[in-house]
Amino acid sequence: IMAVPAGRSVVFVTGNAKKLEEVGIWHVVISVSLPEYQGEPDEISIQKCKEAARQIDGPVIVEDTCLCFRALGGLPGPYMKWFLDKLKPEGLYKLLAGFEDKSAWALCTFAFSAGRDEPVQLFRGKTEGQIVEPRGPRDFGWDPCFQPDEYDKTNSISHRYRALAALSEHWFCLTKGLFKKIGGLDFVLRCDFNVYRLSVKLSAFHKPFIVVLETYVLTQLYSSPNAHLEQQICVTQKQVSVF
Ligand SMILES: O=c1[nH]c(=O)c2ncn([C@@H]3O[C@H](COP(=O)(O)OP(=O)(O)OP(=O)(O)O)[C@@H](O)[C@H]3O)c2[nH]1
Ligand SMILES: [Mg+2]
Repeated sequence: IMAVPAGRSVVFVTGNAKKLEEVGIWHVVISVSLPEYQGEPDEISIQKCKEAARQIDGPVIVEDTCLCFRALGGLPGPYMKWFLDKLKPEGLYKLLAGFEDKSAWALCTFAFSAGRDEPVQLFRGKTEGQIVEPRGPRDFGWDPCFQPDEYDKTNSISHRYRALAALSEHWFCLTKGLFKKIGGLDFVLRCDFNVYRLSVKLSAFHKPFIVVLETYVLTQLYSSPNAHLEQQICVTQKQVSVF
């Protein structure tokens, strides 16, 4: 069981706004530029998480995403960011021109650490698919050239969704729908989530959401699943800022 020191919030550390949008962990983000490490995906996630915990000096979650081409033995994998930057989705597609096997898998790894020098726990999600000629919207990385083998409009097949599902067995995360409902990324970035110190005037619609969210997240995040409800409410009544 992952333990978080009482009164500390877990920070999702990423420099990627699209990830945040998809994840919808709302008590979030510090946009820190984390190093792009080398090695196997697990090693990279562990190093990244340790560095984030060192910088934040507290509990953190990071995420690292790989897109792995089977014909290339799993490359570009964790180095996809640079390949994408230089080749764009068109170039990624052409990379496989000499190979019959166009299959690929997206691998998403969330890594959690309770703080500096604490162990790192990994949660993985994988989606199999094919590298295809780029199509569709261009707003998120390599999506235009990756076609998942399964189709499901609820997005439950996504590598990130699956990794989050693994994470959610231990932690509560806001669903994407609810995240959008409270105003999405734009809203999150303007709030410090202590409802009494919000920098924006909350509408009657938002206010109960924030209070509920505060209760909900704190109860789920700061206690083990078996913990007593009274304990959980106690955390909420202290109105710990979740940022
Ligand atoms: O089409 C996409 N659908 C996705 O679901 C997805 N997830 C990540 N990416 C891209 O793949 C590279 C991963 O690198 P990455 O994990 O190091 O991320 P990052 O450096 O952008 O952020 P972070 O490391 O600060 O969290 C980066 O180029 C991301 O933009 C995706 N592209
Ligand atoms: Mg990165």
